[in-house]
Amino acid sequence: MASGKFITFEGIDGAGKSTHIPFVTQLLRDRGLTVVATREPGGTELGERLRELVLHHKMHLETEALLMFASRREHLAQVIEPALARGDWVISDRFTDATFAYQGGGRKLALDKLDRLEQWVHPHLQPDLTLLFDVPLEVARARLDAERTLDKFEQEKADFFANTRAEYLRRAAQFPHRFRLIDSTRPIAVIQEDLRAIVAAL
Ligand SMILES: Nc1ncnc2c1ncn2[C@@H]1O[C@H](COP(=O)(O)OP(=O)(O)OP(=O)(O)O)[C@@H](O)[C@H]1O
Ligand SMILES: Cc1cn([C@H]2C[C@H](O)[C@@H](COP(=O)(O)O)O2)c(=O)[nH]c1=O
Repeated sequence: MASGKFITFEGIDGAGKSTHIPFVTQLLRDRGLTVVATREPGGTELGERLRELVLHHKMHLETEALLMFASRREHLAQVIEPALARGDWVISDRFTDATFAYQGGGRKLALDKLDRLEQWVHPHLQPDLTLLFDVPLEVARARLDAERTLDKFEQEKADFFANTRAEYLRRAAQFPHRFRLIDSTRPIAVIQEDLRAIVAAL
């Protein structure tokens, strides 16, 4: 059986991930591949309930990180691992890099604690490809403000997003074999050409 791949979309809020997920999903489906598109936190019934809690309720910062990994554990067991075992492709709007960026970079939790949680929850699985949509904070903020009511993370200050973005970029440099940095300040059609080339190279 052909083996599926695991692709994750990352970036600070408003960077443009969700805009491009349907496009990449369709590119893969046009090639005859079965694609499961999902998201974190969420992706399962329990995960969506945890999402509601972490996005809208104040809590201890370590509780927040633990809930992200709790949602992920369920997501892996119910959605991601079975799909990959079937040979399907999985596209996830965020995964563990988001915990390092937001809880590690933004919230300043110790990265070695997050490393230990990652080792516990998915010691052997990493994305095959991580698309990091990168924009300056002001661009992301302007896009969000135009859009809708902001959740707990989206209401954070510029400092939080500067640290979150910096941690994403640090991880992209640390894991160059799976990260592709997408300059998301460009027009959507131009970004889609990049994505087309990246998918073709897979
Ligand atoms: N390259 C772009 N140029 C101009 N506007 C864009 C671009 N990419 C996305 N947008 C717009 O920016 C807004 C935020 O985009 P999107 O929802 O894709 O971001 P996101 O990274 O998924 O954010 P979040 O993580 O908060 O869901 C949308 O209104 C979208 O249409
Ligand atoms: C997986 C994950 C997510 N977050 C944050 C990042 C976003 O602000 C929200 C998810 O909302 P989205 O707009 O649908 O991407 O949750 C986080 O802080 N840590 C994580 O591990």
